[in-house]
Amino acid sequence: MKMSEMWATMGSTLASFMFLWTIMRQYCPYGVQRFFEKYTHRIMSYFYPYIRISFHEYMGDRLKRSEAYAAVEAYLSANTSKSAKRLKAEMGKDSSNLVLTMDEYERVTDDYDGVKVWWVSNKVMSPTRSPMSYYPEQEKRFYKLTFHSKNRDTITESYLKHVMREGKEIRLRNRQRKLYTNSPGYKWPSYKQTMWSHIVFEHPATFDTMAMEPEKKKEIIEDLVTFSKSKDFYARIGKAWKRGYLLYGPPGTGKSTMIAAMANLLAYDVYDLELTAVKDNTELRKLLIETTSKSIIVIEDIDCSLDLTGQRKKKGDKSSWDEDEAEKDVIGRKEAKEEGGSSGCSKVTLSGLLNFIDGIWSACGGERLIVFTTNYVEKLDPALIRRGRMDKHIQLSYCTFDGFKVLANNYLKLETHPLFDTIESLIGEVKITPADVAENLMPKSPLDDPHKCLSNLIEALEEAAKAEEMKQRSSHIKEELLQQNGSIKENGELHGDKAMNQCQIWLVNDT
Ligand SMILES: Nc1ncnc2c1ncn2[C@@H]1O[C@H](COP(=O)(O)OP(=O)(O)OP(=O)(O)O)[C@@H](O)[C@H]1O
Repeated sequence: MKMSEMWATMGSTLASFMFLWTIMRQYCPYGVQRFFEKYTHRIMSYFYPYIRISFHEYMGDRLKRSEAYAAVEAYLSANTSKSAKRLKAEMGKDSSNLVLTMDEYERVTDDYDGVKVWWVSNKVMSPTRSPMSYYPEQEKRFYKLTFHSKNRDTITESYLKHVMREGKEIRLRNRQRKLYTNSPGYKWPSYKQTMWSHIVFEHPATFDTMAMEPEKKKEIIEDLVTFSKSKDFYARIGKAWKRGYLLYGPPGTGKSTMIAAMANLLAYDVYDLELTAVKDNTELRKLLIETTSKSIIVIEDIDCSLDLTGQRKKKGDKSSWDEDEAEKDVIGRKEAKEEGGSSGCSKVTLSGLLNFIDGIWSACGGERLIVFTTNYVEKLDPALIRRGRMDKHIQLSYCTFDGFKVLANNYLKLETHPLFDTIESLIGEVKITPADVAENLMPKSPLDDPHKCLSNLIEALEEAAKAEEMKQRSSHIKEELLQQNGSIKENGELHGDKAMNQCQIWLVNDT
């Protein structure tokens, strides 16, 4: 047979085959079609040097989306959306940005260690189960991975693991994060599966918007990022992949804000654990076992949540703040917690909490931070905050000029202003919290321009400076009065208002 005849015969055979195939697809029952497809594929596979793997969106009963499909989808949207020509755009979970994924029937290539693979996104319509079925035809989506059979080992042993790992990480990064709370005073019904209730976590704080010294900020960020990448390191040294942070400092210096910034930096969930609402150590254990990895477990105002006052008295420590003010603040916070919590009937003990940190905590999965906050670090039992339990102690303090500049940029979009010099000289002399600075920088009416806001702050700083001066002068007078009476006691039992009262009594007696 001549070459031209051979081509003509082959062409007409193919045309007949295509015609028959089209007729068959239209008129043959679905079962018969599947039968032909199955055997055609088998025959083809003898001559075809490529291997295909499919990742279906739903397996079996369509109840649960396949994890593998979701991981491939995330991997491809991050790695191949630049090379794909037809893309699908969907709103991201936080409704703030568009997520691009390959459109149906699109094909992209990927390169892994010099091995080329092809991904195709596909969908088929599955037939309805019965003509009376309520549901219309269902779309079955799947990704198909094709590679040369000579690369079988590389793909199955290494590339697929890489796709799954990266895909899962991307999904975790993009997931909608949650803020969990153990609702105070709430009784969990027996059918309820979890002891935590949650809402979407959408706090806008980041380290960029935090007012603190740049070097300190950098150090904390590096510490957190190093922790989050240290899975293998922790496994090698045989330690649980956990890290404890103690945040301490006066109210309004940004302890809660920093927790939100940490969660946003690492894309972690936050578990806000209200200890006063936890009945006993057993309940504490159950709550903690339910937490998931990639999370921050927060216990705020730890000094008010556990009864540590007895130990403090024994040690006779001194607060860095005004003693009376501190005492009032602790009592106020304790009362507030008890009102909100289960009326102070919590039997969680210090040893229960320590057991959790050292024992169960280490056994239940990895990648968790635990953060304690306190306004009075001196009141905490050293056992609770020793290194190994609370690995990093971070002091948050009054606003510095560097901190002010961050806030001025956040609130007024100002990097410099003629009034900055006045603020710099005042802020170094007074104790003002970032919360107070922020409040003063906030425009109070639509007419308040940056100049007005900065002037408000200068006024507040001047007032604070005056108050500071008055305080110093009065304590100086008190000291002088005490010395004049020659009765100052070396152990410092008399001080503050008590000393003033005593001086007045002495003065009255003397006269
Ligand atoms: N360092 C900071 N950087 C930026 N904003 C801050 C900072 N500190 C405080 N703020 C502002 O002040 C508000 C109160 O701060 P935050 O609740 O974080 O303080 P806190 O130290 O946790 O106080 P408390 O001890 O009373 O709980 C925040 O909403 C934030 O706007």
